[in-house]
Amino acid sequence: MNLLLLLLRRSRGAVILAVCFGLVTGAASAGLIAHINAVLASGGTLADRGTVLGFMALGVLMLGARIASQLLLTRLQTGTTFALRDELSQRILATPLRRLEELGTHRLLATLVDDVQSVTQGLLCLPPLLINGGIILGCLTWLAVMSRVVFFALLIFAILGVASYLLPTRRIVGLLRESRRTDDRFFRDLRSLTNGLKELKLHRERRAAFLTQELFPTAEELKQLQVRVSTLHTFTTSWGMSLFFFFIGLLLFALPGIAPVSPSTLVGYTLAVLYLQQPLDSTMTLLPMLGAGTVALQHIDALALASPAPTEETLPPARLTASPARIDLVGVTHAYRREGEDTPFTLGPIHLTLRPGEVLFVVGGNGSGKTTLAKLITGLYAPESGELRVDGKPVAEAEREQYRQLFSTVFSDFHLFDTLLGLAPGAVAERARAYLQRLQLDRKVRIDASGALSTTELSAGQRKRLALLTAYLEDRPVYLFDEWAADQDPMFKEVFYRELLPDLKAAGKAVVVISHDNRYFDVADRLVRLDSGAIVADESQKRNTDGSEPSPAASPSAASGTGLRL
Ligand SMILES: Nc1ncnc2c1ncn2[C@@H]1O[C@H](COP(=O)(O)OP(=O)(O)OP(=O)(O)O)[C@@H](O)[C@H]1O
Repeated sequence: MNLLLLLLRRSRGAVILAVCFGLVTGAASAGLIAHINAVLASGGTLADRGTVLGFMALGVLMLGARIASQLLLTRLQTGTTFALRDELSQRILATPLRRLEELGTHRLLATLVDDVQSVTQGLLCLPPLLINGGIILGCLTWLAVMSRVVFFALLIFAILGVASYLLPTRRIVGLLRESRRTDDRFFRDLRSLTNGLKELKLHRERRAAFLTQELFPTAEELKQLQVRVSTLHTFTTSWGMSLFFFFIGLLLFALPGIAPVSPSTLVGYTLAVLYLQQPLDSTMTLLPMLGAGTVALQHIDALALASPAPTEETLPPARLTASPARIDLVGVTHAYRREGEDTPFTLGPIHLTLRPGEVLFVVGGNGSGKTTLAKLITGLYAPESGELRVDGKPVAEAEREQYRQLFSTVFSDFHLFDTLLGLAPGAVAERARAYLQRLQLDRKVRIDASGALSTTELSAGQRKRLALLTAYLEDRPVYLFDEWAADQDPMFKEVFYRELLPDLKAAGKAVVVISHDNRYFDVADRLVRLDSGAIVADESQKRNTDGSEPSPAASPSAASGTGLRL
């Protein structure tokens, strides 16, 4: 998509009106030149009242049309830039998680920061470019009317001139593309810098290697590319400007020897060509910015982000029940395919059922696929094969967004927002206070009337407790915790496994817990063990009728050696 199309998509009427005003500006400019030329050619005898009034009227028309065109396009440009940033954020949120993971946060950030800025600058070039275009067109029309022969000579010269200008300009656009690719690497290095502060500070050799082998070379490469772009641009514009004088030289010294040209035509042409110098100079300066904007727009397209998520009004009528009696994963699979890897990690086919009031533990070694399974259960990954069913009905693609709303989660790489977003603060205030007390955070964190947390600068364990509080307040039918208790102290592990999970179960929630805490596996109603992406054991924890723990022998898996009870 190009920049003009982007503007047109936003407001066709305003763009057309602005182009019309641009053309009027051009016509008025040509009229002014014609007036000046006529007065000069008459030796001053034409400077009567009518000519003066005409000159003033054309001046006012040019000024008015220019301001109108510029204002219209500038407003449109500002609106489009902000709309583009909003739309990009929405598109990122609508894009499947797996695609975003493949792109990497550094590329998304580079797009949100750099591409949007380049598009903004490119759009900023459009108003003056369109006005310049109007002026150039107006002057050329007047020149064609004044003398066909000279105009023909000008046309040939202009074609050669534009061709000699466009050739290096193509190279400039190529360099801009290369620079944009390097920019992605630069953002990746910047992310390593900010995320790896501790590791870089603590290890001098690593820090030196990071700076000299990664950050600085990428920055240097970027700098070199930018220097080459600006050098080429300087040569190109200077060459373009010298062409004017070349043409005026030809006009004054060569043309009269080839074809009969009147002195007034020569004066008129010289005047017009000198007048055209300013808009053409500004056009040549703006074109590389337009090129950079177009490259940025192509880069945004290449990310293949999804269309913005459907709004509530456009969503299909809710078919999924808000409190399902069961959720089934029927033969679902997911594979991570990476370039140069012959055997991708594949999870599944997984057959699993979640039921209200049941606590399901997912256990297994590192890399066995627990988090991947969690992403499939919660609908963050679409199954590559198999299907998800809610109360026996398959979840269609269009229902996946609704399906995800069934879950409250705390993933191990959760993000803690500093406000209770999406939860009516007034309605949850009482419960929030109670949970803060229960999670022993009431002395650390306060929640104000707008739902803003007084701080999120807490220990890792405390932050996780705050994330748990948010999940509790969401009050959804299914809860999923990915190694929630991993950095809690023993007392809070006890509270989590022995009090909080049973509470959720008693409240009729389906609870999925990814855990390495084998001391608490008895809390599970069912325990699923993963190994290398496959379920190798799926057992109900049989409780004795008096509620006491089952003996290891009671568990078939223990007997068979799969070691559910460990
Ligand atoms: N975003 C990803 N891209 C490519 N491969 C991935 C990605 N995430 C995980 N994997 C691979 O998938 C496999 C399973 O990872 P997963 O995170 O599901 O395991 P896990 O059981 O949760 O491990 P852990 O106990 O260490 O958290 C691993 O081999 C890992 O390398």
